Parts: sequence; C-alpha cells; structure tokens
Amino acid sequence: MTDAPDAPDAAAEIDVSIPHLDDDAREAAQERQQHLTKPPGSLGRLETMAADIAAMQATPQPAVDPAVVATLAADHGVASEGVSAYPQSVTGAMVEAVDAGGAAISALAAAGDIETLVVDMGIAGDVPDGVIDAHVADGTANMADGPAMTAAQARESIRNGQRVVADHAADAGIVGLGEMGIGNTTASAAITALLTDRSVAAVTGHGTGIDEATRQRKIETIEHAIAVSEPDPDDPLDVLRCVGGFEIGGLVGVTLEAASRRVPVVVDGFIASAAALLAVEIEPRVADYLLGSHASVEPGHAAQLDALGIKPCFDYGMRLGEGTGAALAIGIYRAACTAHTEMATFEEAGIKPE
Ligand SMILES: Cc1cc2ncn([C@H]3O[C@H](COP(=O)(O)O)[C@@H](O)[C@H]3O)c2cc1C
Ligand SMILES: O=C(O)c1cccnc1
Repeated sequence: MTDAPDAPDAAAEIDVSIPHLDDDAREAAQERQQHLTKPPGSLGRLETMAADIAAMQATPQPAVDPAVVATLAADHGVASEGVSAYPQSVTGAMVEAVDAGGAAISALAAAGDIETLVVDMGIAGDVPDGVIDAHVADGTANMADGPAMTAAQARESIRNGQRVVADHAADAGIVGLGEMGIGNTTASAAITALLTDRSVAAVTGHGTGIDEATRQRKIETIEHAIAVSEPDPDDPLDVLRCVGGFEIGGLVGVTLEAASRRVPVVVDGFIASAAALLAVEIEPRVADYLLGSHASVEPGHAAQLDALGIKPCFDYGMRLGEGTGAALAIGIYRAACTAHTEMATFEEAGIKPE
C-alpha cells in the first residue's frame, strides 16, 4: 500500500480486528446475579457493569486487575494561537511531574491501585527516562495554517498507540485513557464538531480556564482551521491529520488494540472521548468495549458520550484530563466486579429467598 501523504484511505489502513461480545458470558453473569444475597437488580448499575465486563472479557467472572491508565502526551502547534490559559512548555513539565509521581493522575492512580504508563507521543523538548517512547514528531503543526500532521504521521500515531498496549499493557484487565497536551481541547473540539455534526461553538469550552474572549478566539481558530484544511468528516484519518494531535492518535491506537484483546477501555474526559469517537469511526465494533467515567465540565462532552453510547458514572465537576476520571471510575468497575465474584449466593449463605 502506498503512503499517499495527503489522501489517507481511512479505516482499511489500520490493522484491527475486534471480537464480538460474548453473550454466553453475559448471560452466565446475569444468571449468577439472580442467586447473590440481594434482591435481584438491587445493586443497580453495578450489576450491569459486571455483566458488560463479563461479555467483553468472555468470562462469567470479570476482573479489572491489573488495572492500567495510559497517559499519552504531545505538543500542539495551535498553542501558539493563544487558545490555552497555559504555555506549550507546560506539557513537558507536566510529563516530568507525572513521571516523578507528583501529578493528579499519579495520586489518584496510587490511591486506586492502578498502574500508570506515561507515553511521549510527540513532546517538543526533553523527556525523562521513565517515559515510554512513542514519539512521532516534536509537536503538531499549527492547524490554523494547514493540516496539523501528515497522513503518514496520523497512521504512525495510531500504530504507536497500538504498540503501547501490545508492549506494556497486554495483560491488563482494564485500560483507562489519559492525556496531556497544552492546546488539546482545541483539537478535540474540532474533532467533536466534525464527528458529531455540532457547531464548533457548541462544543468549544474553557479548557484550562480561558476567559470568554479567548474562547471566542478559540472558536474562530477552529473554524478557520477547518476552512483551511477541509477535513472529510467521514474519514477519521483525515480528521486526525487536519485537526488532531499525536496523543489523540495514540489514544485511538490504545483503544483499538485494547478492544482487539477484549480489554475494556475506560474513556476519560473531553480529549479521550474525541479519540474514542475517531476509534469508533475507524471500527464501529470498538464501541462495545467502551466504558464511561465522569461527566466533564467541557460543554462538548455530553454530545461525545451520546455519540459513543456510554454513560458517565459520576459528575464531580472535573475538567482535568490525564486519565483522572478514568482512574476514579476504575475503582467503581473494580467494586462492581468484586461484588459480582465475591458475594455469596443464597445457597452458599443458607438463606431461602422464597
Ligand atoms: C498544570 C496543568 C496540568 C494538566 N493536566 C491536564 N491538563 C489538561 O489541560 C490541557 C488541555 O487544556 P487546554 O486546551 O486549555 O490547553 C491538557 O494538557 C489536558 O491534559 C492540564 C493542564 C495544566 C495547565
Ligand atoms: O474534560 C477533560 O478531559 C479536560 C477538560 C479541560 C482540560 N483538560 C481536560
């Protein structure tokens, strides 16, 4: 296959095969739940979560451990348009903080007994030794001037993300999507507008905390970028090429590879959800392996979750990223699986329910 730099041929070019959900495992899990020492259905969504994960993992005994959150980082050329409250240099600095164990995701993952992977997908600058190298380039080009990356880089970012799972999370019970990249809510809003058919204004929020005038400039920047590169909304690789980011492409790859291995994927906030939208465009069956985490403050998140067909587990007013919502949600999914597998049945407890 040739690598035509400006005409990506979408889904067919990414090598992925997603297994069907295992309906027998789901039914076995649901049957077990009828016998556990509680009124049927009384654990509410925890019961559905356990049965869903059973179908994904093809076992009536679902389990999330070892649990992993992968935080993929990259720089964005569009940061030079002043669309974030922080300078581009914060991406690399925060990666050092994650590597040193001092970031929010480090603390929440430690609290939740979750392994973290920190991945360089395209940081402009020095990267600490402990960071996994999946570097595509030193940040994307400024999407306001033309495509953010080449078609070859779009594919490379996805493949590198697939490799992160194959090489570092092959035995994971669950994977959470995390990211770091100043300017990446701009890329994500552009992707979301294109893939959910919403206006740019409707899905563009305050990101790291920009004021309303800056948000207006962010909207204009995205509209201009879309007008300049004219991404084909029906071609996810073209959308990634024109307005995406290397960590977003990497998260597409993580999602595809995890789903292909029957590993449930916990989608985090606005950026992770933009990546999930692209992954589902590439291979719709991937949607079967997605699990919700929190409801982000970003206004476009609800439209993303709607398009993905997943529900948030909680709404704590979070708007950070890094995989922080996914880390908290993994605790809930773990609890759902543990209740499912560890609770006694009425028979075992010697209780006669009738
Ligand atoms: C210190 C700091 C830590 C972060 N951790 C995640 N983000 C989040 O904010 C950025 C996206 O917002 P925007 O598009 O407005 O730049 C991403 O790095 C995202 O992961 C952070 C941002 C900052 C400043
Ligand atoms: O929803 C998110 O994940 C988010 C929102 C703002 C900034 N960074 C991430």
